[in-house]
Amino acid sequence: MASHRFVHLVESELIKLTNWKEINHVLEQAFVSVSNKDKSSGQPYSSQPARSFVHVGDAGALLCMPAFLGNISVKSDSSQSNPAGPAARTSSLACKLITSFKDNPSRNPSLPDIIGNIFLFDETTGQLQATLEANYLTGLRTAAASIVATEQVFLPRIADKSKLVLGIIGTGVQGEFHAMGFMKTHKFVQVKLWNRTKARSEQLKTKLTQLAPNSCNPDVNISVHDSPEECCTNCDIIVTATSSSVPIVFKRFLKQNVHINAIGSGLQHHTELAQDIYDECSVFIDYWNGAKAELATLKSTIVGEVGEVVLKQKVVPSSGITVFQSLGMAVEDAAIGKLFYSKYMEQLNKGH
Ligand SMILES: NC(=O)C1=CN([C@@H]2O[C@H](COP(=O)(O)OP(=O)(O)OC[C@H]3O[C@@H](n4cnc5c(N)ncnc54)[C@H](OP(=O)(O)O)[C@@H]3O)[C@@H](O)[C@H]2O)C=CC1
Ligand SMILES: O=C(O)C1=NCCCC1
Repeated sequence: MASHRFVHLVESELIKLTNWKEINHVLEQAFVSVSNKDKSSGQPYSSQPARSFVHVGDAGALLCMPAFLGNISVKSDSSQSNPAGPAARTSSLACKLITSFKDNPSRNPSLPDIIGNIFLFDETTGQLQATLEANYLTGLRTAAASIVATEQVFLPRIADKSKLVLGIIGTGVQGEFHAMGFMKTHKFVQVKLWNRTKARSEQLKTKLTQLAPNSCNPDVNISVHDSPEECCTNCDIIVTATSSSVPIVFKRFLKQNVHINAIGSGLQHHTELAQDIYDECSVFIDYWNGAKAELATLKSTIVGEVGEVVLKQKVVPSSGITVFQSLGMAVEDAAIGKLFYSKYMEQLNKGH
C-alpha cells in the first residue's frame, strides 16, 4: 500500500490559508456539480445523498454529510502558475460530521451551536488523508454559498452595482462570516447590522470597521440598528443568520427587488422569513435531494438549484423578491476541504 502522510488542520492554520476569491470559485463548482447530469460535459459532477440526521431529543442532532466531487479546479484560473493553460482538475472524497445544539451559545461557558470536522479521503485509495476542523470552514463555505447565489440570482438584474446596501439579520458566527465575505468580494455603500443582543452587533461593527480598508469599499458606512425592520429598510441584499423559530423578517420591511440569503434556523430552515414573503418570492435552493427532505413543509415556489442557474438550465427573474434558501450541503464541504488541504500541502512542499 502506498505510504501517505495524515494531517490534522486546526483553525489557526486554516485562517492563514484563507482567500475569498478561491473559496467562491470552488463553491461555484460545488453548485454546478449537483446540477450537472452529464459527466462527460467537462463540468464538475458529484455524488451526494441527502444528509442523515441523528436527533438527540429536542436538544440537537448529529449530521453525517458524505460527498464525492469530481473534475474541480481548486484554484481560480487567474491564480494558475500558467494563466494561459487550463486549470488542473482534481476531485474530492469527504465526509463532514457536524453537531448542531442550539442551546450551546447560552451555556456557561458558551459553546458554538455547530461543532464539526471534515474527513478528507484519498480519492484513489480511499485512505484517510486529513481531518480539518470544520467550524471555521463551515462559516466560510456557507457565506461563500450565499455570495455565489447572490451573484447568480440577483446581481445580473442590477444595472448599477455601485450603490448596494447589505443587511445582516443576526450577527452571530454566520452573520460575521457573511458580512466579511460580502465586504471582501463586493462593493457596498452601507452594511446594516441587527442582532437580538445589541452588544454583539456593536462588536461586529468594530471588527468590520477594522476590515473596511481592506474591503471593496474602504468608505463603507457600517451601522447598527434597533429592529429587523429598521435594518432591512433600503437593503438590496439581506442575510438572515439566526436560530429564530418564528419569523423576524416580513414583506413590509423589504424593497421591491430585494434578494435574501436565508441561511439560519438550523435544522428547521425557512422559519426566519414570514409567509407573506414566501407567498410572493422566487426561491432558489442548493440541492433538490436535500430540499425534498428538509424543505417538505415550505409553501413557496422553488424555481431551481443555483447550479442550474450557473449552467443556464434555469432562468432568473428580472424583478421581484428572490430568496436563496440555504440548507448547506456536503459537496460544499468536500470542495472547501480539498481547497484548504491542497493549499496546505503546497506550502509544506515548498518548505514554508
Ligand atoms: N445553511 C447552512 O449551511 C448553515 C446554517 N447554519 C445555521 O445558521 C444559524 C446561525 O448559526 P451561527 O451563526 O453559527 O450561530 P450563533 O449561535 O453564532 O448565532 C445565532 C444567532 O441567532 C440569534 N438568535 C437566536 N435565537 C433568536 C431568536 N429567537 N430571535 C432572533 N435572533 C435569535 C442569536 O442572537 P443572540 O446573539 O441575541 O443570541 C445569534 O445572532 C443557525 O440556525 C445554524 O444552524 C449554520 C451553519 C451552516
Ligand atoms: O450544512 C451545515 O453544515 C449545517 N447546516 C444546518 C445546520 C447545521 C450545520
